[in-house]
Amino acid sequence: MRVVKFGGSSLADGNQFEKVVAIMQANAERQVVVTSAPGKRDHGDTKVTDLLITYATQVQNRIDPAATIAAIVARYQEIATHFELADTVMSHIEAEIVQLQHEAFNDSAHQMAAFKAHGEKLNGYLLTAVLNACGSVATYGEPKLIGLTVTDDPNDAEVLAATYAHLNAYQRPAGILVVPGFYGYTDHGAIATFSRGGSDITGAILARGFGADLYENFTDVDGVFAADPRVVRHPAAIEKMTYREMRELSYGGFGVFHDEAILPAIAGQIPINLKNTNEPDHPGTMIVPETGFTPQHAVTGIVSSDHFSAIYLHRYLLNKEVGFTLRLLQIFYDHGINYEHMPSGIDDLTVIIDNRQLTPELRTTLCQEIQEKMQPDVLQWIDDYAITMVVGEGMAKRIGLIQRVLQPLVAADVHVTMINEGASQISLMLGTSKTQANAAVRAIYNAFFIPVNQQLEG
Ligand SMILES: Nc1ncnc2c1ncn2[C@@H]1O[C@H](COP(=O)(O)OP(=O)(O)O)[C@@H](O)[C@H]1O
Ligand SMILES: N[C@@H](CC(=O)OP(=O)(O)O)C(=O)O
Repeated sequence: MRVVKFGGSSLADGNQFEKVVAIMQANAERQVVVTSAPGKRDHGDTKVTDLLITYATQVQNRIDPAATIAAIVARYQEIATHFELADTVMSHIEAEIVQLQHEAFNDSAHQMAAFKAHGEKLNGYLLTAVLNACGSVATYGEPKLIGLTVTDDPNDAEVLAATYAHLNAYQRPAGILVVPGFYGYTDHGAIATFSRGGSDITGAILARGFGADLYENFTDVDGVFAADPRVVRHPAAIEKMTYREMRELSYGGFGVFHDEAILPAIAGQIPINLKNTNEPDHPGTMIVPETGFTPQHAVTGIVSSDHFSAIYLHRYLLNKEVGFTLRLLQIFYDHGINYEHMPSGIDDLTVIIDNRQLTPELRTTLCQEIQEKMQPDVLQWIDDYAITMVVGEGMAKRIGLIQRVLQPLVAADVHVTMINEGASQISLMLGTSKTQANAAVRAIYNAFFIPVNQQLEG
């Protein structure tokens, strides 16, 4: 059997819902479906999740949310009208949306999580009604009922191991089980969501928990491309890649699949097929275990992201000082900040952190504490920092590969401030300024994917 997840763009309106129904009905193996909230219908549109965030913020700040509520209800109404569903379906959805503002929550973070989760919850309820109206037998499976339990981090939860025992014990009803993505319940019964894009994680958890043969993840592109299509025009499609390649590339910024969604798939050794809702016959990309995988190319994908800061410290004889790194990292730990990478030299150390964890005040405090406690000769906080990652199973032990990566960067005038190879055998990390990150991706992409004669033609 297969677990199928549809992204927000695949569930954005009535027309997209029709494609989803056709895909679900095309293969009886598709027995569990995970919904996202309605996503963008076109470039300028707003995702329902973002409308719900606005709604929660308005309630928290005592601003009248009537217009936002109307905008959210309209999104579901358009789909219900498209399928001529009974009025009771929309009255249930509307009542839940309106009621949210009157619910009591432990704190604002849990309140935000509960508001956000309703995007997928109500879309799951709606898809169940649509599937039944279209002749399928579908049942709505609330995450609480099926036992999807998560940690008490309201907006960045992680699945608890107990979930797998619950899913194993759960008797799936005949037909299609519809489960809303993106959230689960804490041990205290509160809603907590995964981080943004987290419906991919729900799909992977259910695929593992129900022992699926395949996890199909439907989105709005023909699979995973070797580079972000918003950075490289018409990038090459990847037919097959390994779990760890996908993990590195999605960590690096490929927004097409959540980086944490790989982990349940790895644990269950379940292959993932990333496919296009708008082109369901296209084979898409298979994401498979490393065992038995033969790489076809040296490089599988190139990605960059620019949400990093680098903190550079220099002090002579750093190499002899016992416990320097420990004390430095303790400062980050005390503030609940984790570090991403830490390239080091003899007397130098750079700590790279994800700056989405920071506020301006926290940044100032960290700087002061590092200066006071570590007494470096030089302390530089570099905000203008991006990391480009070149990833491929075929990169390990390939002689001359670094040269092939760096040469086009020199030719494109990209200044590389950090190189980190070593630990991961399948990826190479390069630090650049933010403005040069896309140029770096394009230069490396051209060198590995475009024949030389075409590069010259432009
Ligand atoms: N390497 C890549 N391959 C394919 N798509 C990518 C890649 N990097 C970024 N994307 C973007 O990811 C988008 C799909 O992810 P997302 O918007 O989360 O879809 P969904 O709404 O289906 O969850 C694509 O439209 C594409 O713009
Ligand atoms: N709706 C949530 C969760 C999600 O996974 O959405 P999507 O499948 O559209 O990326 C979000 O926008 O973050």
